[in-house]
Amino acid sequence: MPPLLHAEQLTSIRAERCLFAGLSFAVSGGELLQVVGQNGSGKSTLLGILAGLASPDEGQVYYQQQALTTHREAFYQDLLFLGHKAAVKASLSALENVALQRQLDCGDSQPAPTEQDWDNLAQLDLLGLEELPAAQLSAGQQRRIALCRLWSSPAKVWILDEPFTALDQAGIELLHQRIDQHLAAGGCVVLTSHQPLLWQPQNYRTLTLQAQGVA
Ligand SMILES: Nc1ncnc2c1ncn2[C@@H]1O[C@H](COP(=O)(O)OP(=O)(O)OP(=O)(O)O)[C@@H](O)[C@H]1O
Repeated sequence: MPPLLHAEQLTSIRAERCLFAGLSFAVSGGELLQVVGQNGSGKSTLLGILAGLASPDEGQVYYQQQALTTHREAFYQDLLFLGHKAAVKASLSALENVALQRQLDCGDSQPAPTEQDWDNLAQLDLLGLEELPAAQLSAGQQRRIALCRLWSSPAKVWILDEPFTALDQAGIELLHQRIDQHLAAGGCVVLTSHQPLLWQPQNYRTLTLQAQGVA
């Protein structure tokens, strides 16, 4: 089966330091790739490039065999990118945030909360907190709001930067289960995590970034 996402000969240079060079890999449906490496090794930079948010100095990323540079729109339809900070609007309530995420991710024009939004809040154990502004919630609760996207988005490709940050054990378990479901449904996941994964997805690989030195 052809990969969903693949990278060819990626090079990234930041502040005259080569983070990675000639990096090639592929991720197929059903696969999870964990990018590992020391602080500053370039994991977030790589995820940003894979998500089309930044350009590599050399090389190219392909989605379903098509270069992102020419097929960005099709890719964005199928991409869910979660950055390392919980992307929630501080002034909106948990419920409003989840409704907004649904509109953005699903192209859904219904601004009022739906049954699905309530279900997602329930999945993430946020019921009872739905009316509070996100700014008044803890880091882990805000992360749970951001993660609600994984329960509503139809995206095939998930790119997740440190998704386990701030989660308690129960939150980590929930995320494991949701990732397993996504992989079983033929989606793929690229994530970073400083900790080894505490479960073994069926098709799981790691990619280690190592310091390359001055460019
Ligand atoms: N916009 C930028 N301009 C210049 N240098 C940058 C920029 N973004 C990142 N860097 C540098 O690139 C290097 C890699 O950063 P990156 O955030 O990708 O690392 P990381 O592996 O994700 O680190 P961590 O494990 O700490 O999250 C760092 O040395 C950082 O200072």
